[in-house]
This record gives sequence, C-alpha cells and structure tokens, in this order.
Amino acid sequence: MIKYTICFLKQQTRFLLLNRFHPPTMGLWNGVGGKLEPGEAPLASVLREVLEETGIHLASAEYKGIVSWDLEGESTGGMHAFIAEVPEDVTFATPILVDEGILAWKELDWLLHPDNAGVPENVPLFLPAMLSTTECYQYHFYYKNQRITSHEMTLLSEPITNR
Ligand SMILES: Nc1nc2c([nH]c(=O)n2[C@H]2C[C@H](O)[C@@H](COP(=O)(O)OP(=O)(O)OP(=O)(O)O)O2)c(=O)[nH]1
Repeated sequence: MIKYTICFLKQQTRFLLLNRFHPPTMGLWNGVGGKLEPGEAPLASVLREVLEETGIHLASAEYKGIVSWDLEGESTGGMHAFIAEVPEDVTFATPILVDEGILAWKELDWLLHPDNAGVPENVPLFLPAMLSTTECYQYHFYYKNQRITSHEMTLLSEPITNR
C-alpha cells in the first residue's frame, strides 16, 4: 500500500529541500511531501503538501513513479514521487523555518555528492534516474539494519497518478 507522496521542487539545477524535524528521514534533507488522505489522488495530495509545507501554489507536478521499501524481508511502504519545476519568476528566499523543518535550496551536485551523509540514502539512487527519463518506474529498495542492501527499478506500464 502506497501511503505517501514526495515532490522534488526544482529551479534549474537547484532543489528546494526540507531538513526534517521529525521521522521518517529526521534530520535529513528530503523532498517535500506527506501522507495521502483517505480517497485523495496522489497528484492532489502532493500539490496540497507542497502548498502546506512551502506556501508554493503549483499548477501541476510531473509523476515519476513509486519509491518503495522492503525492511528485513517485509514490504512496508512506499511513496508516489513527483518532480516540479518552480517557475523562474517565483522568488523563494531560503533558508526558512517552517513547521516541519528548514527549507533551503540545494544544488543537485551537493545532493548527489557521494560524501553527503545529509540526504536519505535512497535519494541519490532514484533521483538521477527520475531526472533522466519521462517513463515512470517503481524504484524498490531492500534494507537490512537500516541500510540499503540492494535496489531494483521496474517500468510501470500504467502510471497511476490520478487514482
Ligand atoms: N527519501 C525518502 N523519503 C521517505 C522515506 N520514507 C518516507 O516516509 N519518506 C517521505 C515520504 C513523505 O514525503 C515523508 C513523510 O511524511 P510525513 O510523515 O511527514 O507526512 P505528513 O506531513 O502527512 O505527516 P503528519 O505530520 O501529518 O504526521 O517522508 C524514505 O525512505 N526515503
């Protein structure tokens, strides 16, 4: 069951990330998102979460598929993932403190740097693929002792953005 959404908001090469005050991914720089409400479509959910957490009113976001995880052999959850371009004329000054954490623009190179321990371990493994394809995949991660041991990506033949 996919319970969450996540959106990577970008403006050219930089991304608006949230350093989260609370679990999951507490203390790490992650995309913006949250839990789907009952009956809510993934796109509506992610647009709502972006508005609530950043104040940015997006007209739309591009569906990129599902990120899911398997902890110690049990499939425990996942999130519908989106990428959205913030128009150039939208000025969003950071860092800024919000209820959920600290928002700041971070360069893609910083986000993907192999020495960067400040982003969720799975982000550098799925985000480059999402940025380089228009196809939607399920990115599935296997964890043991809270570390990724392997991952796989499978093409989604019927993306489910509006269900
Ligand atoms: N990169 C990454 N993000 C994750 C993982 N697990 C996980 O839940 N997330 C994301 C999905 C959501 O965007 C976010 C968790 O949402 P949340 O619990 O804060 O949801 P919410 O704002 O609706 O929560 P609440 O305050 O109402 O309880 O973290 C993960 O393993 N990697």
